[in-house]
Amino acid sequence: MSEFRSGFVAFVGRPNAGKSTLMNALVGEKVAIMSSRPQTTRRAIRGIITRDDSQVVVVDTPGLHRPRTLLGERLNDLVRETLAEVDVIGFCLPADEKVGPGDQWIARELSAARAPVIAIVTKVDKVARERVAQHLMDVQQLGEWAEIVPVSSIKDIQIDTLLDLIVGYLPEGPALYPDGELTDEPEEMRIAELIREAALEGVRDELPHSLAVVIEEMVEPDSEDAHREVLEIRAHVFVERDSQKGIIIGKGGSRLKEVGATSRAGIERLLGRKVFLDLHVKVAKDWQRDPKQLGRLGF
Ligand SMILES: Nc1nc2c(ncn2[C@@H]2O[C@H](COP(=O)(O)OP(=O)(O)OP(=O)(O)O)[C@@H](O)[C@H]2O)c(=O)[nH]1
Repeated sequence: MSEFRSGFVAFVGRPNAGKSTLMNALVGEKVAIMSSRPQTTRRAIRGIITRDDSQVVVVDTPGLHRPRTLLGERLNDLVRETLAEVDVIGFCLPADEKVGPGDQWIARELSAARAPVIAIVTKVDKVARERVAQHLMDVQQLGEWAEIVPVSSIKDIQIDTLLDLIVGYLPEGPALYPDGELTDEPEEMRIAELIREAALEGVRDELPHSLAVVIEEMVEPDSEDAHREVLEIRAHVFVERDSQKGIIIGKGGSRLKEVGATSRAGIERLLGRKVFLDLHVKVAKDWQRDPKQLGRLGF
C-alpha cells in the first residue's frame, strides 16, 4: 500500500474563474462566499478533505489580478504569500471565456512558483466539446503545466479525477488536521462573510466591491442570566458613500431588517445556537484606497 499523503493546495485565477465553486465542490461544504460578481473572495479560506490515503487542505485565494487600487496590491501580496507556502497550485481558466491578457499575466506570475501548477479548465458544462478542445490547446500554449484537466464543479465532471491528481503531488506525511474538521477559518470571519453575503444579495450591481463587514463584539450572556443563552453580536457594515448606505438600509429600514434576518439565520445554523444580531451601517470613504481604513477592516 502506498504511503499517506498530506499537504496544501491553492487555487488562483482571474475573478469569476470559478475558484470558490470548485473549492466547494471539492470540500463539500459552503465555506467561501459565492457570487456572480468578481472579487467577492478576499480571504484565504481553507477547507479540509480527509480520505483513507490522504488529507488535502484547500486554501482559497482571492482573484489574482493586476493591481489597480491599494486593495488590489494587498490582495496580490496575500496571493503570493499563500502560493509560496502550498504544495500544489490549481490555475483556474473558465472554458466559456477566451484565454486573455489577465490569464497571461497570472501565468507569468506562476512561472516563478516553486510548487507544481495544475491548469484547470473550469465550467466545461457551459460550452460545446469543440470549444473545450480549443481551450485546452490555448491553455497548453500559455505555460508549463504539471497537468491540464477540464472540470465542471456544478455538473460534478472530473472533480474526483482532479482530487486524485492533486493528491499525487502532495508529499508523504500524516494528516495535518484532526478528521472531520472542515475549516479552520476563524468563526468571526465566517460570521462577517455571512453578513456581507446577505447585504450584497440583490444589490450586487449597485455596490459590487464597496462593502466590508467588521464584527465589533460578540457578547456571551451573563452567567446569572444563562437561561437566555443568546449570543449578542454587534457588527458594522462599511460602505463608501452615503448613497450606498441608503441602498443597504432601504425604505424605512426594511432592507436592513431583511439582511439582519437572513444573516442571523445563517449564523445560528453555523453556531448551533440563538443569536441576537445588531447591525450598523457606516460610511468609510474610499476605504479601498486608504491604508489606515484597510488595516481597520482587517486587510
Ligand atoms: N455552469 C457553470 N458555472 C460555474 C461553474 N463553476 C462556477 N460557475 C459560476 O461562475 C460564477 C463565478 O464562480 P465563483 O466560484 O464565484 O468564481 P471565483 O473565481 O471564486 O470568483 P472571485 O471570488 O470573483 O475570484 C458563479 O456564478 C458560478 O456559479 C461550473 O462548473 N459550471
